[in-house]
Amino acid sequence: MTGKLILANGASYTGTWHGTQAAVQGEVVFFTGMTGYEEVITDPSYKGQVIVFSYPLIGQYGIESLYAQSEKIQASGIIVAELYAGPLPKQAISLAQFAEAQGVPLLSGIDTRSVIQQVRETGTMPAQLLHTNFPEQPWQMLKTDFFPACEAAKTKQVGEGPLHIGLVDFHYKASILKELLALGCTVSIIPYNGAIDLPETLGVDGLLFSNGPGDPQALNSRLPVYRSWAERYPSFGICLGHQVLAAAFGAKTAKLAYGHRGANHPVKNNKTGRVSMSSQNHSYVVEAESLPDTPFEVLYENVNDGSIEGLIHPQLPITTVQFHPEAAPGPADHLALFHEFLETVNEMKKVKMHA
Ligand SMILES: NC(=O)CC[C@H](N)C(=O)O
Repeated sequence: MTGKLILANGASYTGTWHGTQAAVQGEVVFFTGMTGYEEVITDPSYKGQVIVFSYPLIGQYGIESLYAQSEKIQASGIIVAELYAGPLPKQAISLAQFAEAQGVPLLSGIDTRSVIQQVRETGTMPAQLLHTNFPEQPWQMLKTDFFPACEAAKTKQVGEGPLHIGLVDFHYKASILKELLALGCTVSIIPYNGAIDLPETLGVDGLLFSNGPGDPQALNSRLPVYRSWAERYPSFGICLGHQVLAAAFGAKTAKLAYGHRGANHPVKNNKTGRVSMSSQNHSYVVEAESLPDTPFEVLYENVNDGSIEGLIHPQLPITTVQFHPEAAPGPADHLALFHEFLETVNEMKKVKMHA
């Protein structure tokens, strides 16, 4: 079975179609990590996107559902150069079987280097994936506003530990929750549209603003609430969480031409001068020109393009990162940020108790 990938700039590719016959549209983006495909396709921040894997062979260890970041494949389509067809661990199913079971088209045998060149030249753009039985479709507007459509979880409490963290849910990756639980926290999931006094009602000690899909500006009407939460609780923002916290204090966000998606993006910590590798998956950034309108200082910057990778509030206990300290997939170089956040939460809790 064959199928086509058609980009909005007119480029077209034919490959082998895997899965349900369909015609889907999405925003074409590329991921440059060598591995970690299970985490990537199930990461809720990829909702609505067609992911092109730059590594030439994908699927080498199948899917064992060990690394899933959510309950299902979130991407609209998957594009690979060569799909691995060899033996797999006993418990695993193949990537093609996984995609088929979830009704997500996978196209293999595509010249992914050429597709990525197109995306680098034109920028992220709409794309169609068409099974050979489907004609080209009318182009639809790309969806970037996933709120309130995102099925963010309802309030629930998990884990049991001395520190109680509110995980503000913009559709968080499973690894963020896993990390908080591994560090012995009680975690309450706070819906992104939760009431202003919800952190008090739940009795949390600190807030972690999660990753999430789409344009952070879709959350503009909620910014006063996020600001008020961050002014009252030690806060840590990851990716979309970083963007909305920056915006809540007056920053502007903008869209990069083709985003950062991969497992080896170097970031520099401006305090220590240390450069380390980070896992990334984002299209939007906090605009440096808008930072003087906020109290924030730049904590991390991207070594490749100088974009803002993290912020710190000089007075309040608020730290944010554009990259993914929970990795999944990618280097664990920044896991210490979770420890630092929890230390801050612990300190603030002691201060409150003695006040
Ligand atoms: N991983 C994320 O949280 C992504 C944030 C936002 N949707 C972006 O693309 O920039």
